[in-house]
Amino acid sequence: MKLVRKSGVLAAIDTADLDAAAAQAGRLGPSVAGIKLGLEFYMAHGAPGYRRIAATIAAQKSTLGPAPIFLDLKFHDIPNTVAGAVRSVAPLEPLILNVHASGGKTMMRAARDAAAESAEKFNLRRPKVIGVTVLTSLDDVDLRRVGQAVPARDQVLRLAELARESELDGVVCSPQEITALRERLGNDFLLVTPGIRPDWAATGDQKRVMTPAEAARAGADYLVIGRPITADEDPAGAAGRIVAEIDAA
Ligand SMILES: O=C(O)c1cc(=O)[nH]c(=O)n1[C@@H]1O[C@H](COP(=O)(O)O)[C@@H](O)[C@H]1O
Repeated sequence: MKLVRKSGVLAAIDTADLDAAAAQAGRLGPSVAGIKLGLEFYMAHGAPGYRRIAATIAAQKSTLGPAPIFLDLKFHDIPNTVAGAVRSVAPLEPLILNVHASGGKTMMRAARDAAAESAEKFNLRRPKVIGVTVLTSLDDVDLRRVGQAVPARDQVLRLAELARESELDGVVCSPQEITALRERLGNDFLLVTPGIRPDWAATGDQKRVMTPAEAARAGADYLVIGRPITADEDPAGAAGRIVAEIDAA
């Protein structure tokens, strides 16, 4: 039996303008699977800003339970500090949280345990904790410049295996690594892929990219897509075109 996986779009709202972020979340909510909030937004508005966006999405989706938000803060520190950071954001009940997989196994385990313990203690949804492998803005030349001789694809596989050994729920990778990761780690491991560029969008600072259709066909669980949606003059229309491309794939 062929596995049919439906890839969801997480729209990355990267802005420090709270009203603009709330307006975009409201407009995009109905057409996408969820919203991604990252460093630019969270450094400016923190937990209160997060709650405002979550309330906007909840009003739009009229579904029960916490809003589908990927809180992308890419924690990277010693295990004790990362565990504390996870505990600090757990009350927000994000759908997904991430840490850098290169922080190592003990750190990833500490993040996972802190998420599970907080959820249990306060009776909250446990966020899925995933590991960032190799940033999609880096290619093999960039990696060699920072002293890493291993090609991006091999490094992604290595860090994804480490993330699974650490009992994380999945990884952030580029869509170019999905096929290799599915072969190595199977279907029961969350693959979240930024580095998505429709044919009609500028690549910008992303290097390891694929189109939405290619990433969906390869088997991504979530496609994280920012500027192709948010920089479009009609963001909801751009999101709609992308979702249609995925559905057709
Ligand atoms: O963890 C992430 O979300 C992430 C990891 C990665 O390797 N590459 C990457 O682009 N991201 C995030 O995904 C989003 C991509 O945005 P666009 O390049 O505008 O589509 C940004 O918010 C990045 O911070």
